Amino acid sequence: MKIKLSAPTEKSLKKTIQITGSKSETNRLLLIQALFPNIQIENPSNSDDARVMQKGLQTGSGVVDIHHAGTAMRFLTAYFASQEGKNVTLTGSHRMQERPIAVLVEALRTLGADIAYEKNEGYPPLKISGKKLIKSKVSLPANISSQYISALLLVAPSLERGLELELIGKITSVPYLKMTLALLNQIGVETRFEENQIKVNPIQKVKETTLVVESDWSSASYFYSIAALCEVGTQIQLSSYKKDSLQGDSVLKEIYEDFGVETIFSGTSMTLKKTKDSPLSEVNYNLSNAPDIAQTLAITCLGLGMGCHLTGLHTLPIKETDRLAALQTELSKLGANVSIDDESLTLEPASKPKPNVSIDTYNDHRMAMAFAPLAIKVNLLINEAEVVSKSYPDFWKDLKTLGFEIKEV
Ligand SMILES: O=C(O)C1=C[C@@H](OP(=O)(O)O)[C@@H](O)[C@H](O)C1
Ligand SMILES: C=C(OP(=O)(O)O)C(=O)O
Repeated sequence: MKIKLSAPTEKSLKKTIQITGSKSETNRLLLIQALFPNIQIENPSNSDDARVMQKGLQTGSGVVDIHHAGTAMRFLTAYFASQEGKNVTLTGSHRMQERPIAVLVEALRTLGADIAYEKNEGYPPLKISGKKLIKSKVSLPANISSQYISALLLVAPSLERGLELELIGKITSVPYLKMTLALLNQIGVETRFEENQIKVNPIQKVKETTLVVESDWSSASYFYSIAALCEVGTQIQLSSYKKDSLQGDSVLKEIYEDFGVETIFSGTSMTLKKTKDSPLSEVNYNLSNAPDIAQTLAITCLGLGMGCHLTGLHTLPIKETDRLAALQTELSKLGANVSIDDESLTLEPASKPKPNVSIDTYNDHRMAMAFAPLAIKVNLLINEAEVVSKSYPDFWKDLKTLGFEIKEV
């Protein structure tokens, strides 16, 4: 589906949007629930990634296809490897078969797992014969993806002796590790994270607990971008959010102050309020703790005519697409001057982007959603707009609520 996007006619928006649960929290809790069934989950994500995770957890044999879902791929690898009697082939989309998984497979093998590569060494699909994992200590690189570590941590309380991890190298996406540990703590699991060591104690029984998933902050990023690109006076109310979030992308509330957007909490909702135009012409952020908002920020800057230097982006080349390359290509089509290296992106300050450009999305939900707010400044087209369902199926419906005009072309 190709769509043409035009700005809301109202330049100063005042609207309310309900966003569903964080996909990161949901996929963790689904795995925890499979191991400890007396856990209830409220406000789960309605994303494709959560759907494939749930379906995967209900399968005991045969082929499990998790499509594009990185967390499902990594978390289910650890889950199936540690479940005696389960025998599956875990696979995913063409792109998933290019996303590396050797770090996790090696760590699980050290713990005693039986995992074989079905096609290419180091990549899905994986043939997994579930076994009782006996060992409890392993070292693994921490600079490629935190998802490998979270996967191990999530199964850790179900192992006989728990788990002790030694993390090698600079730890990336740290808030996601802390989220994993915090959710384990919420069901009574004892954990310790000091420097490069993480320890998780085993637990036999978990008491009946209902866990409420906070709404998704990565999804909220697109509304921050819209607020920043709209006129002073714009107010967008989002729910259900907390001031003290487990999600690293909640750093948005500080970052978007640089673009004149304030975040005001009231109960479980927050209002993004454009209070002033930004006095800045350039911004610098290290996003190694919040890699999923890189695309949003680059496009906000483009729309405001600002420059940016984004660093800590070393994980972007192995996400749904090579996000650094995709950003450079699509921003350039709009007339921007962009340079990239293997961990950063620099955008030169520029005047108004070119109108009526068709943005390619590369099977990456965040390419579609990050570029959409730019319609406030210039009409644009989005190719394969349905990709948003990976994390946010209601995205286009919610943009319509804000008054965006969306036409299938
Ligand atoms: O654990 C998680 O839920 C995630 C961790 C991050 O991945 P990396 O650790 O690979 O950067 C993030 O980009 C991804 O969207 C979700
Ligand atoms: C990187 C992402 O997801 P995953 O790695 O889970 O596919 C994302 O949602 O931006």
